[in-house]
Order: sequence, then C-alpha cells, then structure tokens
Amino acid sequence: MASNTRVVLKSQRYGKDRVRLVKVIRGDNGWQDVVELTVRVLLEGDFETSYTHADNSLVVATDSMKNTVYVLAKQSNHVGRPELFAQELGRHFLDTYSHVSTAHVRILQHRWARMNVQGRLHPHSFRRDGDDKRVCEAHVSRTDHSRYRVDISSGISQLLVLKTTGSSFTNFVRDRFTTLPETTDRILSTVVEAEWRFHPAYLTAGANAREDRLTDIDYDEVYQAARNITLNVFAEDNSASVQATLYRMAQQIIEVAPDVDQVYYALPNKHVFTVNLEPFGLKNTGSDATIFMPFDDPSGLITATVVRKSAAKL
Ligand SMILES: O=c1[nH]c(=O)c2[nH]c(=O)[nH]c2[nH]1
Repeated sequence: MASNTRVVLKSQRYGKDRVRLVKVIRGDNGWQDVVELTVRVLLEGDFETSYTHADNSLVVATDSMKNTVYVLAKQSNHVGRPELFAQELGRHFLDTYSHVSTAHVRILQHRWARMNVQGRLHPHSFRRDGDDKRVCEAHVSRTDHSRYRVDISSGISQLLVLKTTGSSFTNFVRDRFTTLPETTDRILSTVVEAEWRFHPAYLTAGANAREDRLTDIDYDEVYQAARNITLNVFAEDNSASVQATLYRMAQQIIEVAPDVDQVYYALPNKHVFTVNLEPFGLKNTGSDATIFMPFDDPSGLITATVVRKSAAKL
C-alpha cells in the first residue's frame, strides 16, 4: 500500500555536524592564542537523486566536508572571527561544487580567556570563563553567476544568569485556573538564547575573486555590545516580567548596531520558589525569604523577535 503512495521530496540538506576544532595562533615572542569551535556544515543543492534514486554520484561525502573545515581552518586568518570563517567556508563550497546552491554553516565558539598569573597576562595559558557560547550562522547562496548572497546571524547560547531581587510579576490574568500569587520581589533566572540578524550582503563569486571576499561588518564589536546589553539590562532593569526585560534587551541591540535589523531572544523562566518553613516556626516569606528551591521543570519560555521599524514595514 505504501509503495503506491505518491510523494515528492520537498526539501533536503545534509552535511557534517559537531566538527570540533582547536586552533593555536602563534604570535611573536612566544605569545599564543587559542580558538575552539564546533562547526556544522549543511549543503543544499542538486542532491535529490541521492534520496530518490540511491544515486550518490553528486554527493560530497560528509567526511570530505569535515576535512574541508580543518584545511580551511589551517589556511584562514579568520578562525577567531567565526562570522568571517563561516563565510569563507560557505563560499568555498559554492566555489568548489557548482551543484551546491546554498551552504549553511553554523559555528559555536567556546570561551577561552587568557589567564592572569601574578598580575600578568599569561602568554599561553587560558581558562574557561563561562559556559555560554558565541554562535554564528552564515547562509551563502548562489544568486546569479557572479554574486553570492550572504545572510549572517550571530548570537549567544546558554548564558545562565540570576538576580535575587529587582523583578516583579503582577497584574496578570486572574481566573479559576490561577494559583500564582502576585509578587513585587522575586528571584529571576534564565539561560539566554539570543540571535541577531544582519542585513543580507552580496559578494563576488569565484575562487579567484580577490576583493569583496567577505563582508566588512565588525562582528566582534556587535557581539560584545549585544552580550553587554544582555547582561546590563538583565541586572539593571526593574523587571515587570521576562517579556518586558526581553524587549528592552532587543531594542537596545537594534539601537546600537546599525547593521542589525532583527533580534530574537528565547528566555526560559527558570523558576526559583520560596520554601515553606512555617511548619518549623521560621519566617521565610516576603522580605524574610532567604531559602528557595530551584525547579528545573516546568519552566516558562518567553520568546520574541524584534525588528527595526523600517524592516517591519517591508
Ligand atoms: O515574567 C513572567 N512572565 C510570565 O508570563 C509568567 N508566567 C508565570 O507564571 N510567571 C511569569 N513570569
């Protein structure tokens, strides 16, 4: 019965995920840098027959994609700027394989901060100074013979934050399903997922194109600004809700970054509730609340996409 069902392949992309890479960048006088990335490359293009006719003749092995990541990482000066390295990788696949229409590259950058040893920055030792990751995606597509369209987004993943006051939640719907009391003072905690999208760019195609090979946006500056805004707004905002705090973060990123036209946040509300210590004759409510219990599940999940007004009108 199933074999008579008529189907079509609607979309497909494939590639290598979780390619892990550490690059050591050797400077002068024993000064070294380190970059750690996890890379995903997915290709879109004329690969339909590999799905529909078991024909692998156009398939670029995902193993070769993994090798390509290492070869380009060796040759590139941009591994420490993941948005640029992602563009380079994407362009490479389009330059090399004419049947690839879009390369989707996603890079996670893990944090390594230079150690400070006895008041001096150490030349070759580093420590992990946070579990959050810098994320970027480059989608490089063929437009016509001479140009590629490049869509870049960057973001923050898994930035865990908590504040012990400066957060309220009142005035919400009260009906027969409501048990949550209003509060003007609560713990607020979330694990930030953020993504900001840059205007699309158009670059000259072809392996030999010397100029116009990468966009010239200062992605590092935008990343630092967005991370600082996220932390500062979280800390400083007298939060009426996760929703209101999220909106302020996104608004400020769009205000300071003219190349960004869209910001997305997903903020789980990692609930931390007071423990009832009344049975033990202890006051643990209101301004006496000092003992709390974190709850992993369930959590709220507040998400929004905020766009620049001119872009919203289009
Ligand atoms: O900031 C919040 N937003 C909500 O939508 C919500 N819902 C809830 O139970 N607690 C909270 N907190």
